[in-house]
Amino acid sequence: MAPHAEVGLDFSNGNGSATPTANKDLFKVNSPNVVYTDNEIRSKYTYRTTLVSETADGKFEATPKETVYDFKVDRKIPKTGMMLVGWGGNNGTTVTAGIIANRRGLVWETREGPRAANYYGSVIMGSTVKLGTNAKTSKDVNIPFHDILPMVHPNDLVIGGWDISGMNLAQAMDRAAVLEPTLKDQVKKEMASMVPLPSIYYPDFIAANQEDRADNILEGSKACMEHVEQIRKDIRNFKEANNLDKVIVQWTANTERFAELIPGINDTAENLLKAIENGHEEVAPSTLFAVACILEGVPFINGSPQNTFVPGAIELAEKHNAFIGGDDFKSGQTKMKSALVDFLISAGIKLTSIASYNHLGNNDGKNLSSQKQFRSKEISKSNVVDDMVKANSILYKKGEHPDHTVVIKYMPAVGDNKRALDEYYAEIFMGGHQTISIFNVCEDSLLASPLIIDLVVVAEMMTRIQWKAHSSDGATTKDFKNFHSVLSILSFMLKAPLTPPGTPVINALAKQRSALINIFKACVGLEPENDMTLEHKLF
Ligand SMILES: NC(=O)c1ccc[n+]([C@@H]2O[C@H](COP(=O)([O-])OP(=O)(O)OC[C@H]3O[C@@H](n4cnc5c(N)ncnc54)[C@H](O)[C@@H]3O)[C@@H](O)[C@H]2O)c1
Ligand SMILES: O=P([O-])([O-])O[C@@H]1[C@@H](O)[C@H](O)[C@@H](O)[C@H](O)[C@@H]1O
Repeated sequence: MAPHAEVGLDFSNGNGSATPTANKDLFKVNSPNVVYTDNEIRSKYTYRTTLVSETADGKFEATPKETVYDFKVDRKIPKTGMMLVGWGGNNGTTVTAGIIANRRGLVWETREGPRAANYYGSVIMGSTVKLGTNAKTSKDVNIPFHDILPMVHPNDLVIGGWDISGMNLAQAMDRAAVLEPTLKDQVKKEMASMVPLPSIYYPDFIAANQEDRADNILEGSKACMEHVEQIRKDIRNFKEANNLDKVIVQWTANTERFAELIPGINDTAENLLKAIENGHEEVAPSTLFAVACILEGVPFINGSPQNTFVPGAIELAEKHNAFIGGDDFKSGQTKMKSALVDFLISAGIKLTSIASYNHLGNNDGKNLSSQKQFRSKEISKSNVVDDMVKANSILYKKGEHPDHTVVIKYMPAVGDNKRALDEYYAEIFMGGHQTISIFNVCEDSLLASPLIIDLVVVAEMMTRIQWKAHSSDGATTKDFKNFHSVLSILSFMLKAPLTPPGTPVINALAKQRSALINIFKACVGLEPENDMTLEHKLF
């Protein structure tokens, strides 16, 4: 291993990839508030916020508030399975091949020369976080995000899943046309042995143009408890066959149309279960999978934009203390949008319009060429600016917001290499304007696959973190609890972050990453990163 540089640790391992070597304990926290045992990390953390109240004369009073939490982290890294709904799709085949390639340290020839397996684009595996400053030199010490807590390594994930298409993963990888032949040749034998389980197919929920793939489906074309029980059985069988401790399920199947929210049908947990028993046509396959996972106690994440988590599904998750997360992977065009809008508005520049066009030629684009499925995506791609706009009452009057248009066109010729063309138009000082025009070629599945990994790794980590709060008199609540069922901590990877009912949706990319990092740092008793660097200013 190359010597550790002061500013960061050098993780290059000689083949040009920056894949850090998984290190059981890269650091230990030296604090009376943090206790390590063989099985757990226990920390006492003071959470500092500011409560603001309005005064009679319309001003504000700001009162600092401290809440002390105990966190408990299970240090045992479980043998974990990742089951993908839509496993035979572009994302499913690409993430599977990518993990195999990383596990085996593959190198393959391309026109630009040899390329080595890596996890670029994964915030967990490809980014670093500031642990602190060097006690002697005061320089920043940055470590791999993956090492902040005892997380599963993606190389160790056991992968399975379902698809309405029965193609084995090698054939499906060819159909996806995402990866270089020289890489595919090295993984195709292993992938040919992977065959998706038959899945639930209710034709009305995805584009009619998907019907020719549907040769691997369960009997029945609308919701029923038999489908729920079959998915639960599939999960149990997969877990047993692979001797797994944990399974995480993700939806990376086609985008469904929105399900109508109907009182008495999907508004409560009880009504949703009844609707499934009665075969109600408004219960989508993705909601069936969510219900099956909740009942099986397996985290379920929705990587697509449809409203899988109808109110009844959220209530069911809360009742069963099960984890859910979503919606819609935030891969290229929208990730850029959430960063750019944050930069413009937080710089006091009045963004007045966003024209967000793209064309792509993969099967996802084909499915989205159908209006009802496009509408699901249009919503998730449009709402991503709302929180940033609402937070700036100087630039925007109440209810005022930038014009925002989303266009997606299906152009088979470009395949998975989506062309995103965006124009951001803004008002600047004294009547001026700023026009930002972006041409962004997103190789969609190569951008989305690392997010699938991050979502699984973070969701699994959350199953091993519990908390309890100290009341003002110092007593603590009796037992440790899980985080709320709706994992809003996953928002950095998602376009339309699902949050616990009644809580705010944060889309600003920097805030999302900061929340993820600082919650994980709190679990080992470390202060949130505040970038004040007073040590470099007050001397
Ligand atoms: N790749 C990206 O950049 C990106 C970003 C955000 C969201 N997404 C979403 O991820 C999903 C997958 O994207 P993709 O490019 O892999 O699409 P894809 O069309 O290549 O793959 C989807 C797969 O799901 C299968 N499928 C459809 N209905 C199913 C069901 N009920 N059960 C099981 N399998 C089913 C299809 O046969 C197909 O193999 C899409 O909904 C897309 O909108 C993708
Ligand atoms: O790049 P991004 O905005 O995150 O999102 C992508 C869209 O631009 C694309 O049109 C769609 O087909 C993909 O599923 C994905 O949603």
